[in-house]
Amino acid sequence: MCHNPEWGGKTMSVYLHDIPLPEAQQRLIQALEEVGLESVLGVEEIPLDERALGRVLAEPVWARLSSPHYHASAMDGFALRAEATAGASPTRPVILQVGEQAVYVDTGDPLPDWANAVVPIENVEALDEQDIPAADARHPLKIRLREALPPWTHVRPMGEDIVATELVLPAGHTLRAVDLGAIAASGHTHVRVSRPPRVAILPTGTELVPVGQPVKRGDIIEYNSLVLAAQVRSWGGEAVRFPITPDDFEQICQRVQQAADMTDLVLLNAGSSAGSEDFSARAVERLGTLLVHGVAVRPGHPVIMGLIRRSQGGWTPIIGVPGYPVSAALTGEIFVEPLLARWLGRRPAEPLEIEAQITRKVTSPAGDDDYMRVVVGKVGNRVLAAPLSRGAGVITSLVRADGIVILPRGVQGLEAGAPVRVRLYRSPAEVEQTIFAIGSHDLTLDLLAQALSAHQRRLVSANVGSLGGLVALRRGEAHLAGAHLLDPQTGEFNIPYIRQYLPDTPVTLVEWVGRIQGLLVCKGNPLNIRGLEDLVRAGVRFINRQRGAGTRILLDYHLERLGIDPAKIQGYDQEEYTHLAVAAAVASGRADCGLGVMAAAQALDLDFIPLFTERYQLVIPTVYYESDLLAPLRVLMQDENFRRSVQGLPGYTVENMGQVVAQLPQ
Ligand SMILES: Nc1nc2c(c(=O)[nH]1)N[C@H]1C(S)=C(S)[C@@H](COP(=O)(O)OP(=O)(O)OC[C@H]3O[C@@H](n4cnc5c(N)ncnc54)[C@H](O)[C@@H]3O)O[C@H]1N2
Ligand code: MOO
Repeated sequence: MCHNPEWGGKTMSVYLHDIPLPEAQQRLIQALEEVGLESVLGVEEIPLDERALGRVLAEPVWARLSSPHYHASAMDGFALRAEATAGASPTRPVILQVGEQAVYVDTGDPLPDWANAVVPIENVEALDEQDIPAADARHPLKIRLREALPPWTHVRPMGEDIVATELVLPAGHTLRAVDLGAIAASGHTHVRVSRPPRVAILPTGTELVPVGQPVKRGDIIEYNSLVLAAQVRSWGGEAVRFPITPDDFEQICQRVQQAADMTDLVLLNAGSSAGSEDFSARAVERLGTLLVHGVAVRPGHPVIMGLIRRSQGGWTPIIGVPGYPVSAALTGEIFVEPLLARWLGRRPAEPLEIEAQITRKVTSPAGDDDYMRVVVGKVGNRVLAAPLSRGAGVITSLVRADGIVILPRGVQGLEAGAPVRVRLYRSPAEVEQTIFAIGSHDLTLDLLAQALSAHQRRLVSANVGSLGGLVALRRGEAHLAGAHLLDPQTGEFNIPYIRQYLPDTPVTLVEWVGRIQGLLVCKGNPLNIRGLEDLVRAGVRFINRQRGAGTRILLDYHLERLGIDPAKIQGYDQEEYTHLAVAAAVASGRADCGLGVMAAAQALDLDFIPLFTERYQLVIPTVYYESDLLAPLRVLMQDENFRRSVQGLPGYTVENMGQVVAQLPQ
């Protein structure tokens, strides 16, 4: 319980007690109303130049001038009275005297008071004495017309664009480039806009190091302040980034007070939950009033909201932003953006929403609004949303996200195929141009994504393993799947599995890359490991991949061919789930070797002993293989530059890239 006699004498229970999002937002708004901070913070007049872009009009713009503010010629030609051309036709032309009945005008020139139409210069015959063609087409003595003109032909009448006194733009409008033109045309030199809120961003945490400094184990590169500052700027505020404050209660209090005294809003990052060094809520309590600690949203649930008493009098709101990067960025979207919108007098951001189907079963904490990051694509007639990593520390889940699906409180999960609404971060047109690749991920797909972007295609890939990819194709949830499934009976890749999993779907199997698998060993290969035969040597500790992994199947296949008994391999039963985890086990000295791809060896500075080349192929339903959407893929597979760039990645071969291996079922 906290009690602040100076702030309305209210008492509320706030410690890490999740309250619903609308209630949390309401508490903040109500507190802001009580201290007079619920609307536009101030108005300033700025010159009308390109720096006005993105600013929010504090007042409506009324036209001072009409535009055009006189009747203007819309063409280079001759101003005249339309009535003087009455009856003109190809056989009965009309001749007008220049000076009296017609005057040359350029586009934009005012019309003489007596004129009410313009004939373009190319539609007249310019004449001199004896009706011979004039030497100077703009200054003839007479003009001959063979067509009658209705009044106001090729004239931009006064006020065609803007009529003096009319509303050009309403208050609350965010200025775009074209708006600046209209405001200038309507006779203004300055605009009155809302003052941008100043937002202090305070990263805290002893483990944090600034961008650019070397990191050792346990250090975290501080970047939330970068994300929050950029968000603030994109929403129309001014960000003031403070240096990192260590987890020290007194220092945090000092910084918060300093920030509150000089800005309109303080974002205090991290230290929001229940850890031994989580001081944010206590700091708010000491320096002001704690309104909320814990909101029923995930990620972001330990959010703090409060008011800090300024040294000079008055209050500054504070938001305690959770430290996990995804939580921090979403807290920005959920709490900071609407507050800045209110202070700027504009409407809060309204993301475009589309209906989609979720590709797999998901569970969700029952008590919270769950913000799930998804990639979105259209496969056949269905718009699909594939969930990305749920980890609050996985910033790339937001980078890759095409949108957010909110699973509301009370919903404990969704079955695969359930309808959802996606708040889009992208345009629907981009969704239409998306190639959905679900299956085994490979580094080369990142190169493909890069190359496809030059062809107005976006490749979105979700890693669910090779078999998972075939299942996704069976359900009609992907345009293609990368697969490297070795059949131990035949030594053949993928085909037997496609027959089994996709018996009824016409599929084109296309060669993609040859991927070199080998043994990852310590730098310098101290145990002199040369091949699988060495795995049974005394003192060699192996680290394996999990059962079902393509790499594991490959290992077992070759062990059997060589007649090596897995039971004799020390560590055969020790399993890791990724290439990188195997590499980490070797790098840390927990094992002496493991089977994996060369890139994993490189990532952790290990040596690599190449052993086998596995076929990594693309399984593509034939309707998609032949589709316009995938046309750029077909082109790229034959493109020498692209092949060269793939070949440039260590551990790959590309000789047969693009070759159709099989059309199934045969
Ligand atoms: N016992 C409990 N532990 C945690 C709870 C809980 O309720 N009970 N909540 C979890 C949730 S949910 C979240 S979210 C986090 C919130 O953490 P804090 O706000 O206390 O932040 P830290 O623990 O200091 O940091 C979390 C994580 O994020 C990294 N971080 C922090 N600041 C930055 C920055 N500026 N740039 C980049 N990364 C940053 C930090 O190093 C940590 O790895 O608490 C859970 N725990
Ligand atoms: O709610 Mo935490 O904010 O899961 O990430």
